[in-house]
Amino acid sequence: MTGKVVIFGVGLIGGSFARALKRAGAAAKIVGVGRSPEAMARALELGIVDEVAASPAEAMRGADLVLIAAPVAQTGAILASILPHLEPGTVVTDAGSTKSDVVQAAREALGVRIGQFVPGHPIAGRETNGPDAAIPDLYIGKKVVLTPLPENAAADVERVAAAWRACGALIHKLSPAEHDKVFAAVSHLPHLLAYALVDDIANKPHAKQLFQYAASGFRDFTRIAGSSPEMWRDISLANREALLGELDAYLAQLTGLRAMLASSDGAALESVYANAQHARREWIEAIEAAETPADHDSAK
Ligand SMILES: NC(=O)c1ccc[n+]([C@@H]2O[C@H](COP(=O)([O-])OP(=O)(O)OC[C@H]3O[C@@H](n4cnc5c(N)ncnc54)[C@H](O)[C@@H]3O)[C@@H](O)[C@H]2O)c1
Ligand SMILES: O=C(O)C(=O)C[C@]1(C(=O)O)C=C[C@@H](O)C=C1
Repeated sequence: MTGKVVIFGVGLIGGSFARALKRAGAAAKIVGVGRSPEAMARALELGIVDEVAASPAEAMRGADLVLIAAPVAQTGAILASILPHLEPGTVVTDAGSTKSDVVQAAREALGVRIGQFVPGHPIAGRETNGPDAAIPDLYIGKKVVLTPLPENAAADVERVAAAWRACGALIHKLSPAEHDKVFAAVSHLPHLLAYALVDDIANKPHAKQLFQYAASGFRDFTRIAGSSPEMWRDISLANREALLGELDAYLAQLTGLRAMLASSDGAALESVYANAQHARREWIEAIEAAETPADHDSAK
């Protein structure tokens, strides 16, 4: 049970954290801080937060746990606004999709108080945004990757892990660099590709006709292109180097496929498709087994 929880950015991720903690009875009070007064009024109206703070000073008074759940480029400014009001017993964490940039921004903003910041990232989400998208079940059976810093006290890391466990999540740990390399491949690249495909089709002269006949295959491939452009701009730029590496590898794969197609090499095409089908089936089985609620917290 945590006392006062403060959430900077009460959208899909921060709002779902609040809803999950409330449902578990794991927070005495949840206070929201936001950039958009309309979104904060809506978060209050929906009962996601108990109060909306008028300032970081008001929010941080007596805070036990703080979650930053705003687009990653906002992290430095939010932490700088927190620092003058950061009490010794408060632990601050975040939900950002990238970690090396967040850690760097946190070091710059917090200086010698960096030990109070425990970086994190819930591996769960949707393409919808804002407080109306927040649901209490979002994190059930899903991973939360913590990338603890050498300066973090074990008890502070545990306070963050316990809050996520109360939301139903499973705790994993990686270094920030490992984290960013992994998610460049399996999250950031797929988003870039989905945006690219939809943009490409939308810009064609016969886009209307194409969209008229696009069906479930197109819907599945492009669902994530419905996500927030601001959020994905920030993620793409924050993890630019790793994303460029994955993009180059993917372009090489496309070049290979193009050559197979140009030379009508059906066997080679089928071999790539079969390898992908096999890998995807194995992944689906593994992920379904891993997300079955059970006590299998990999980082206990
Ligand atoms: N959407 C996903 O699938 C997903 C999954 C895991 C992690 N994340 C990460 O979680 C964070 C939040 O994403 P989301 O999907 O909840 O977005 P969201 O748009 O639903 O919510 C973000 C909220 O932050 C607010 N905000 C923006 N700047 C702010 C500031 N300076 N101070 C306070 N509030 C501010 C916005 O007004 C908005 O209400 C991002 O860092 C994102 O990378 C997203
Ligand atoms: O399901 C989605 O819509 C998501 O994009 C979720 C998703 C992802 O799997 O790539 C997106 C960003 C995150 O940081 C974590 C999860």
